[in-house]
Amino acid sequence: MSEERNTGGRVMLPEPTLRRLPWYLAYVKMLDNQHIEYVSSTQIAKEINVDASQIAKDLSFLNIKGKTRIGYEVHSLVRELVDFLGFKRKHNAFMIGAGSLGAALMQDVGLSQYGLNIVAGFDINPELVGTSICGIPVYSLDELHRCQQQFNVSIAVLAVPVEHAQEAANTAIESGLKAIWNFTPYRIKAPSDIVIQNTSIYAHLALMYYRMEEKKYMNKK
Ligand SMILES: NC(=O)c1ccc[n+]([C@@H]2O[C@H](COP(=O)([O-])OP(=O)(O)OC[C@H]3O[C@@H](n4cnc5c(N)ncnc54)[C@H](O)[C@@H]3O)[C@@H](O)[C@H]2O)c1
Repeated sequence: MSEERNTGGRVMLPEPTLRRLPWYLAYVKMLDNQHIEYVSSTQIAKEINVDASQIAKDLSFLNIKGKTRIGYEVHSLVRELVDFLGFKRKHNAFMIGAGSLGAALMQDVGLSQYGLNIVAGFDINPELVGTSICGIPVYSLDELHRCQQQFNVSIAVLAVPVEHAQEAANTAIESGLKAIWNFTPYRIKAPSDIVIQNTSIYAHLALMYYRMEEKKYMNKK
């Protein structure tokens, strides 16, 4: 039986496939910039260290099929991946907590290439409220509900101190936001219709340190 789920006409992919698709996209985008027309799953496999048959399977979930002996048409592969991953649609978001990390995310031009458009920031620090970061206004958290109605935003990017994470998430949910991209280390509790995506750059750092130690140990042997 296929791992793929089909709910209401929208194909739901297995999570590992969803995690791999942006890697394929990054690679084929590079080929597209070099005006390369076709790429095989074997070539992609060599570059990103995923089995060629797995790549073909992942892409077949999206109904993308390569041509025998030629492979995939690079330009249309880029287009279909961008479309599928939702990077082409604009998703308006609120930044909750405009401190060190929040401000950095508000300044990051790369996010918009992935469809995320931060339209306002919210903070409780009176020194930040009323300012703007890269042209994005910072409001008091009390104004979140009013702004949600004005901008019709569904995503909150959460970068408040850990001890305020749940309370800030509650405010976002009560104001009608439907998804929280959570950068705090706190595991947010939320109703089942709310999407919570936890992200940590630190988790990958620990993995890197671990691998460095592992390599040191292997080289000593
Ligand atoms: N996931 C990651 O990779 C990653 C990386 C860096 C930081 N973090 C986390 O992000 C969070 C913020 O870190 P930082 O370094 O930017 O801290 P910071 O202190 O510089 O910024 C936090 C901001 O949140 C504001 N704030 C506090 N309570 C609030 C509330 N209830 N509503 C709205 N704003 C509120 C503060 O006034 C401050 O401006 C922390 O939880 C930290 O652990 C995660």
